[in-house]
Amino acid sequence: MININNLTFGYSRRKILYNDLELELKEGNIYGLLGENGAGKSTLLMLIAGLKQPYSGTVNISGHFASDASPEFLKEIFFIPEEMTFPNVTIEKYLSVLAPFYPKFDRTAFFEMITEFGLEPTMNLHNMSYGQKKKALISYGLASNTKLLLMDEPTNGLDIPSKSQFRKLVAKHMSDDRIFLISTHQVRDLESLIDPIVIVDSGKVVFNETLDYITEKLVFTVAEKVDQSDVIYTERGVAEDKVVALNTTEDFSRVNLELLFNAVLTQKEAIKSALSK
Ligand SMILES: Nc1ncnc2c1ncn2[C@@H]1O[C@H](COP(=O)(O)OP(=O)(O)OP(=O)(O)O)[C@@H](O)[C@H]1O
Repeated sequence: MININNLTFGYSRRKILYNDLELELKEGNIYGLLGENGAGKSTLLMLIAGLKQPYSGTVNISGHFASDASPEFLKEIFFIPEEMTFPNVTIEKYLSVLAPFYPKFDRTAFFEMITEFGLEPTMNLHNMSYGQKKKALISYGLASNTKLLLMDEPTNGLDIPSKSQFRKLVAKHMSDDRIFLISTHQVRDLESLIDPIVIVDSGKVVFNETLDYITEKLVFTVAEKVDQSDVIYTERGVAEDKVVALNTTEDFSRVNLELLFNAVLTQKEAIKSALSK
């Protein structure tokens, strides 16, 4: 379990980004972290990784605090940032430096992933393309077997086939004792992978729900299929209007993440009320 309690942080004291943020992340889940540009997704990942110090509050992974940066904390966390810098070394050399920090590092799985991504252990990280570097870093992260894996926009820079390889590898390396937290704007890249969905807005976690719970309470459909009094959010389309409405049936629809995101940001109270019914 990861507990974030009363976290307050800003890049300047006059402009607080997070005020008393509370978030609980449970093992066995691939959390999708969504938010508008500048909402604070990258900052939250850095705070969780202990790369930024909050003004107050704590990030606690199984009893170890981010602020202590103890070996017990650091060996359980791997962060895949959006911007990567690598030394002028080969993939295998970097592995020999990195793996000792992660006691559960799985070298066999790492080499399998590298091969699947079309990389060679002898390739120099420094000279690789952005997408290739991303693939190498994703492989290091997944193979590290840390309790927490943080990924900031991991599919940025990946070509179309690599995005589906990414989804496959993430699903394969998730386990009951790991927690993945993935920040993204590319919700379509991660559909059918991320669950629960966490949304940050105006310095708060405004949404943190599982897909099962969402579909029990809400329906994602077209306007003519629901009673207009149940509609919470409408998105005008050329052929038809898409809606998020109260689910008054026992049926489950497929969650449209883009629609959900827009509905949560524009109809916060109505969504909150629908979920609490
Ligand atoms: N180093 C910094 N110094 C000052 N302000 C910063 C710094 N980094 C980020 N910010 C500000 O903090 C806020 C949150 O930024 P952050 O990068 O965490 O957002 P984000 O949700 O990841 O955005 P995006 O979706 O555009 O990547 C923004 O208003 C941004 O301008």
